[in-house]
Order: sequence, then structure tokens, then C-alpha cells
Amino acid sequence: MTGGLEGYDAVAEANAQKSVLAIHWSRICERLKVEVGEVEYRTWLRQITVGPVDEDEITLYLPTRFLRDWVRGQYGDRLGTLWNAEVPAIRRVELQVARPDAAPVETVGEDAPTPDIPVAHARPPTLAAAPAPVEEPRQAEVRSDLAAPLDPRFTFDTFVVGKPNEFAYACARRVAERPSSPGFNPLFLYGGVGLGKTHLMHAIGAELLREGRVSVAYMSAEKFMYRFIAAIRSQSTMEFKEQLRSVDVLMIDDLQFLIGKDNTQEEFFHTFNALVDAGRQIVVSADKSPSDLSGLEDRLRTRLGCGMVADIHATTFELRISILEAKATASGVMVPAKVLEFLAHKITSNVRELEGALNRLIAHANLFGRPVTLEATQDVLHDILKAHDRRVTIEEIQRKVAEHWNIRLTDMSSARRARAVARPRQVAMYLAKQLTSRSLPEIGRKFGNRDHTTVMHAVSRVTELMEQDPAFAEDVELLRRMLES
Ligand SMILES: Nc1ncnc2c1ncn2[C@@H]1O[C@H](COP(=O)(O)OP(=O)(O)OP(=O)(O)O)[C@@H](O)[C@H]1O
Repeated sequence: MTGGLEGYDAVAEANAQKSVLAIHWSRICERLKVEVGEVEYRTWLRQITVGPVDEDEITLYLPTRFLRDWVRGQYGDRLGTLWNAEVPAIRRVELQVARPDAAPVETVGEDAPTPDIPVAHARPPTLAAAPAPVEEPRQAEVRSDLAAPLDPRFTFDTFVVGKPNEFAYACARRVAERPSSPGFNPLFLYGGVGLGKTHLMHAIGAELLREGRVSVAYMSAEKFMYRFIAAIRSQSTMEFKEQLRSVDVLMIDDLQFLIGKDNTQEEFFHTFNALVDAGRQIVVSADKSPSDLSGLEDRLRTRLGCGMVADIHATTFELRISILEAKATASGVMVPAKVLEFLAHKITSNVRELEGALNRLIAHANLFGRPVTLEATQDVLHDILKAHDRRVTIEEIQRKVAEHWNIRLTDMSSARRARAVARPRQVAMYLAKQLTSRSLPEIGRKFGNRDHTTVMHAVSRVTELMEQDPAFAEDVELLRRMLES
């Protein structure tokens, strides 16, 4: 028949294949939910969308590299087995980061993947077993008389999970799902500045309110103190205490603020005891673990450490990239991967600063309608980058360059002359000359006692190659920017 009809047939066939795959995928999802549990499923696997089948291989998409790698590591084999059981012709599963243009198969039913930014976490085995407490359903309520408003941006969906925060995240989810579970009361979240403690607390609050079961009071420790003082002044401490003790979930942020405030600590201690004894949930955050919060009364520290203590560690490069990817995607502004990598290398202090830098870039791009480039980034973030300035060492240069080209660090000083090794070594020498004040003989010594003429040759060879090969020049430039200042 005509080409047009053949085209129609092809489209119809592709659509039919999509529908069939969607049905299989829905069945697989049901099994996975039973196997791994609802929370684990929702956090990791619900993000998967189904792509095309090519011969014996099906492609599944995940929205970020982090999530893809995690799912591959934890569930790759299981996904393969389940697909094979559903469709024997499928023998392999390929997990890919979703392309923006990918047209995924839609799942059937309520668990259709959401387009929002993924979250991920590992639920530690200890979290799996505890039984859900029997609860009377209650009307959802934020105690407006007690609560600071919850920031609607701080939800579990917008929290990006990686190794440094996965335990805290899992604990927070658990509390949001089953408040007052044995072993999780109080939940004590701690970690350095700007690493997501407040975000997780708000997420717990938002989830509880969404579920519509409990009344929640959230406030900073500072606010707690001022409310307490105001209550004393207005002779309404009884009322204040009653209000506090009537909530189902009390969350106090930045508890370290109470150090040295003995009366407020005392009041908090009694409130704490009254609530825990009545089976209510307490969530507390601080910058240190209970045992390190010297300045808090011993009995309070002991009680704070009685439930679940979860720390949030400093971010890793991988987590910073995932967070930047998620936030850039949410902003709708196209930020090149190289810029994200550059930022993740440069701004390592905390998520707040990282987010601030990205927001400024995005605002700039929106305001001036210019694309985000490495040059623009350096320009716009000049002051922030300067604040993160540090002196670069030859060892650091060698490490970064070796990582970049995936060679061993020892090859920076080895005698191997294969180009795959010799070229990165030359680049490292070139960068050492550009970025440090070391002399050529000094640089030579750091590269396996090579002669200064070898370093000179490396510098001129790299300069020459950069002029001839724009891709190579871009690589070297990126490395330079990452290491610079
Ligand atoms: N894992 C994450 N994913 C997404 N956003 C994050 C993450 N961690 C932190 N953020 C963001 O970084 C910012 C700072 O986080 P947050 O206020 O929760 O930090 P904090 O640990 O409470 O800091 P502080 O000790 O100063 O109170 C927030 O905008 C938060 O949304």
C-alpha cells in the first residue's frame, strides 16, 4: 500500500506497543511495591518511566544520574528479572537518564510518574520492621497560634537525596509516615549550616498535614524562647504550656539556640517530657549531636538522644551535582552541564550557598535573556567565587587532571609515555605553570623528577594543541576554572 498508510501502521504499532508495555509496567510496579514497601517504592522506583524496546532490551528512564546509578545498583537485576517474567523476549534492562525529548510510556493507575524533580534515599534495614501504631484519625491542623508557616517549597519531593543525607531523609520520611513510632521519638536531626535540616522538618510537617491526620507545631528554638518570655510577661504561661502540650507533633528547629538559656531549656524539657509521655512526636534539629551540645542540661541531652539521632553530612560532589540539576530543571533555564560541574567543584560549603549561586545565575539569565555560559558564570558570581578562593597546589592539579581523564594519579610521575597518560600529564604541567608560582625545575620535580625542559615542552605543546583543537581547549579551560583561585 501507500507510504502514508505504512506510516500510519508504524505509528499505530508503536502506540499499541506503548499500551502493552504500560500494562506490563503497571503489573511490575505492583509487585515492586509489595517487595520493597510503599515508601521505598515511592522514593526510588516511582520515578522510572518506560522507554522503547529494542530487540531484547528495554530502556527505562530516570530523571537524574544519581537516581539512575542508585536504581541500577540496587534494583537493576531485579528489574531485569521482573521484565523477563512479564515479557520473556526482554532479557536486558537499560537504565538511562531521561532525555528531555524522550516520550515515555505512561503507567496505568495512580502511580504514574510525576514530572517533578526526583528524590531518592536508602531506607536502612532497621526502618523496615517496626509496626505502625494504631492511630485515631484526627483533623489535620497547623496550630496557627504556635506555628511558623511551613515553606511550601520544602517538601520531600524537592529534597534531593544522596549518601550524605539519605539516613536523615529516611528517618524523616518514617516519622512523617508513622509519627511516634517506637525508636523514632524524638527524631533528632543534626548537621552543619545549610545542609537541609529545616527543609526536612518542613517536609515532615507538610506530609503530615497532607495526610490529614495530626496537628503540627513548628517553630525555631529562638521563637520558642520569645513566646515563652512573652507568656511569662503576659502571665499566660499556663495557656502557652497547654497549647504546646496539645499538639500531636512538635518540631523545634536550631535547638542550639537554647544553650545558656536555662529557664527556656527547663520549660522545653517539661514540654518535651509531657508530649513524649503522651505518645506525641517530637522532632528537633541542631548543629551538633545531643552529646556534643555542651551547654544544654545533661538530662535534656540524654532525653534528646533517646530516640533516633540522624546526622546530615557535608555534601559530596555527586550530591551537589544532583541538587543543581534538580534546581536548574525546576527553574526552566538551560544551564549547561559544564557550568553545573564548575559550581559543584567551586562551592562546596553548603547547599544554601550553592542554591544562592545558581539562583543568581538564573535570575541573570532571565533578566538579560542571555544563555548561561562558563564565562557569564564567572562574571556574575565573581564575588561568591572570590570568597571561595584558595591557593591551588600541584598535587591538587594532578589529582583533578587525573580524575578528569580517568588515569591513575601515580601516572603523573610515572615513566609511561602512552599518549593517554602523557597528554594529561602535560596538561597538568601546563596548569601547574599557569596556576602556581612554582618554577619549571620545581614543577619538573613534582612530576617524577623530570627535567625543566620537559615542562617547557609540555607548556608549549598544550598551548599549541589548544589553538588547534577547540574541544581540547575547552577541557583545559574547564579544568583551569575549576582549580583557579
Ligand atoms: N538535599 C537537598 N535537596 C534540595 N534542597 C536542599 C537540600 N539540602 C538543602 N537544600 C536547600 O538548601 C537551603 C538550606 O537548607 P536548610 O535551611 O534546610 O538548611 P539547615 O540545615 O536548616 O541550615 P541552618 O543550620 O542554617 O538552619 C534550603 O533552600 C533547602 O531547600
